[in-house]
Amino acid sequence: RFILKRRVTKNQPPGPTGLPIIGNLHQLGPKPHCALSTMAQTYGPIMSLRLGLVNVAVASSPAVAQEILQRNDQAFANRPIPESVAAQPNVGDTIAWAPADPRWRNRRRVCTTRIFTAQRLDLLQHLRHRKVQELVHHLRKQASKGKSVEIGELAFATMLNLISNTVFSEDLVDSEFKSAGEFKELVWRIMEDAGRINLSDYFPLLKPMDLQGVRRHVAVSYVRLHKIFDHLIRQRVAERQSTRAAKGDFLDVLLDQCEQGDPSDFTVETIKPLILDLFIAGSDTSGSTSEWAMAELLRNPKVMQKAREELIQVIGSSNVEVTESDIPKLPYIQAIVKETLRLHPPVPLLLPYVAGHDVEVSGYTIHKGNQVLINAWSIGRNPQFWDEPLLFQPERFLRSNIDFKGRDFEYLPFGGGRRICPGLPLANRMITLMLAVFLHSFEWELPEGVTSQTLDMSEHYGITLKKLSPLSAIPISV
Ligand code: HEM
Repeated sequence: RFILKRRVTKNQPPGPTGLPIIGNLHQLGPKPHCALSTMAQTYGPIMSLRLGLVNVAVASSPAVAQEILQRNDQAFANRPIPESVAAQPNVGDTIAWAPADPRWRNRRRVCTTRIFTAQRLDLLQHLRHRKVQELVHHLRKQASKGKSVEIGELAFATMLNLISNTVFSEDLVDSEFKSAGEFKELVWRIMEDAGRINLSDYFPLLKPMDLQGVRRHVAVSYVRLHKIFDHLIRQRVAERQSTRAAKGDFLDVLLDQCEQGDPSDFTVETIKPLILDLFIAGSDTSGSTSEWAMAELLRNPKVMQKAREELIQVIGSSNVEVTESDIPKLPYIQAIVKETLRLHPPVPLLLPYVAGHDVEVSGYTIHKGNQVLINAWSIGRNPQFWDEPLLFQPERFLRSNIDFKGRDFEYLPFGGGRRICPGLPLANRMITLMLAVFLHSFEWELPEGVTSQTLDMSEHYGITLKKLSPLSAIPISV
């Protein structure tokens, strides 16, 4: 025991002293990204915490993030699986949580080459325009009644339907967006539970008891979503058997793999977690980025005005449709998306990593089995790396070449290294297009009683970060 203890604590990064048994668990609070950011001011850019029986190293500077994501990305290629995530069937067949083995590489490759390459994305441009036009149609109806809308919910539903059309060639959310709230709740439950401080994750002996009921709580979402996907997949398998006609969507790609590929890689059962991953990882993150962007614009009317001027100058009047091919000509809109992701990275601590063997980072040892978090939220707000970091100033991205592709370690909203977000190109295109259309087709007002100064910008932490009070705003057709 003594030898084990010495080995674990030897040359570990500095960190706050913990309490017996629970260690530092009580210090994380409801917003761990903020608590860890404050602690890093005392303990430095790499610090260690003990959460129950688990040692966790936290990186809070670009240099340390680079050591983890670039220099040692092989050692940190795997993730610990929280109990709430393990509650889903066949978690080993996801992309986000599976170990970085050849099966994971194969699944990731199929997604990347069949959905996310520039060529594939270009081919499906019409789909994104159709989904965005449906959103505009809905907004115009609300505008004609002078009604306010919940921007995050609509952006979420639009993204969900886009992913659903890419995979299944059909919508999940109805055209009136009535079921948007229900789906948002289902996905948010998964995100919130994955970010919850769950004792089962830090004291493995407690797992079977599920003391906080997290497994039971989250299972509701998994069961419901699996049932929906089950139905769609079975229907398609039957169609393919009877008509032999293919739709050519991502489900057909996966079913082709089931028929022709290695059966240990793809079966009708094991493609479900992969599909679920795309829906979960893509919808909430993109919806909440659109919501934060609009909230920042409503708080900063001068930025909103400048963005609208760019759109009028490049596209012309609101009768002309904005298309994806216009985006390269809209640097200010692109800068707004980047600035939003700097201040409000939807996955503030990225997804956790686990050390595959002992690794030297910044002169300290991260021991095999220790977990690693990268506080992207904190790095993006650190005055050492950003001028006036708390101000929303898209101009900073016009003056620099900093990008979110995982090479600039002071800016990591999509993570980096071998597990960087594969959905980045789709998210970027879709969020920028939605924002451009919001601003080109409508002027926006806050509901009575709320002003740009009083707009609540509080955050709610899950494994993703959402706006605590949903943004409600009134569209006015122009
Ligand atoms: C604003 C939108 C998005 C943000 C900010 C975002 C951010 C992230 C981050 C930080 C990670 C973890 C990266 C790491 O560990 O280094 C991740 C992983 C992932 N994202 Fe995204 N994401 C977004 C949209 C999407 C979309 C649209 C999809 C797909 C439709 C997607 C699919 C995934 C998947 C499958 C993973 C797991 C990758 C792996 O572990 O190999 N994401 N995302």
